[in-house]
Amino acid sequence: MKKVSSTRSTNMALLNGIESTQELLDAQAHVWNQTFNYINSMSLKCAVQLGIPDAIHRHGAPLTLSQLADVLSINKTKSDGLFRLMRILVQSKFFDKVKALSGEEEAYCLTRASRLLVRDEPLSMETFVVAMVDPIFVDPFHHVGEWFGDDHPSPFFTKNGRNVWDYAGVEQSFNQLFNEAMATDARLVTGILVQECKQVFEGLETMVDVGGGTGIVARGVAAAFPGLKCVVLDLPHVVAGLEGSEKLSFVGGDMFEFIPHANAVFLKWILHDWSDEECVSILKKCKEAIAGSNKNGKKVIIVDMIVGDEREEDKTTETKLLFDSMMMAALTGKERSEKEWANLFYTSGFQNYNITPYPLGLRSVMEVFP
Ligand SMILES: C[S@@+](CC[C@H](N)C(=O)[O-])C[C@H]1O[C@@H](n2cnc3c(N)ncnc32)[C@H](O)[C@@H]1O
Ligand SMILES: O=c1cc(-c2ccc(O)cc2)oc2c(O)c(O)ccc12
Repeated sequence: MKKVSSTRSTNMALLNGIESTQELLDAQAHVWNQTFNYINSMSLKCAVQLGIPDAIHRHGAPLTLSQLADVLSINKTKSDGLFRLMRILVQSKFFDKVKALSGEEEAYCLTRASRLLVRDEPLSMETFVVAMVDPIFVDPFHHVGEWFGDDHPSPFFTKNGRNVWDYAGVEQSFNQLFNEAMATDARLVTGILVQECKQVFEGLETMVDVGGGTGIVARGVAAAFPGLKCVVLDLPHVVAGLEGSEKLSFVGGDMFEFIPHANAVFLKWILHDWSDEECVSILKKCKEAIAGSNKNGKKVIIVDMIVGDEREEDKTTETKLLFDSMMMAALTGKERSEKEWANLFYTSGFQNYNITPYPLGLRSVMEVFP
């Protein structure tokens, strides 16, 4: 940023703790940046709504602004708006600007991030973005301040009068958006999990994926390990109508009540949804579920984030803290440090654990043994 010429101003009334005009203006710019950060999310929403990643992908080569306006059927009077939308999305690294194949004109191409937003790609995150920027998901964040003064368990509850899972049970559109969003992550992660974490599943004959949603991970793991059969336990409204197979079955139920018996229990993106007390209840039920197993594999497998690694990059820490704030706004959960995870395991009666750090980007795989 261009610096003002004088670094110290003696006759201007500056704020307490702000020593120079430069510091004052930097602070103002920081407030602007953070206040308007939601415009990045909304610009991304707009790009997905307009189908910009699909249009560039279908074209098979960089698209100039006028080509893009044509294929999107943009109102001709809005082409300057399209230029400005693309400019901010280039800045946030969703598109790159290159020379068009046909000549000197500049054209837009996909980046790695926007390749993940092409609708029909097998690992597309398009439905995740569509769900997470929908007002139904965003609204609870407008109620965080109010929640600090009330006695509801979460801002989501303050806004909707129910928790996420009860709300999903009565609002079919929310249930569908949520499950589809989770399925995009399950699709992306399953291949990596079975390739990079083979040792975690090898030797298991039965595994129950607790809160396993629509069964994408369990189906993939069962397919990758021939001797393994999987059960998905999830709430009745999630598994209603889902078809199992010889290697995969669905059970509608409540993990706080009963978890089917198996060699191992798998919990992906479950425990971070819940408070420490709730996690201990779930883990005790997991321990009962594996108690009868005589196999070596007798364990609970957890896929979740671990916070507090001081060596990680700022952006990684920031993303983990965004998830932590999301868990606070939406549910009763949190993202935990290794010490907090270990406390949960020992309090629930487990003896030891093993962590495979970061095989899944920001998430680790933890194996917990009775
Ligand atoms: C954040 S999603 C994770 C889904 C899946 N494990 C994944 O990572 O893609 C949490 C899941 O827990 C399920 N769930 C919530 N409460 C539950 C309960 N009491 N018993 C069983 N499943 C529950 C939800 O329906 C949802 O599918
Ligand atoms: O990616 C998510 C998003 C949510 C979420 C966000 C906003 C709401 O109003 C409700 C839910 O919840 C998640 C979740 O529970 C989880 O375990 C993983 C990811 C997400």
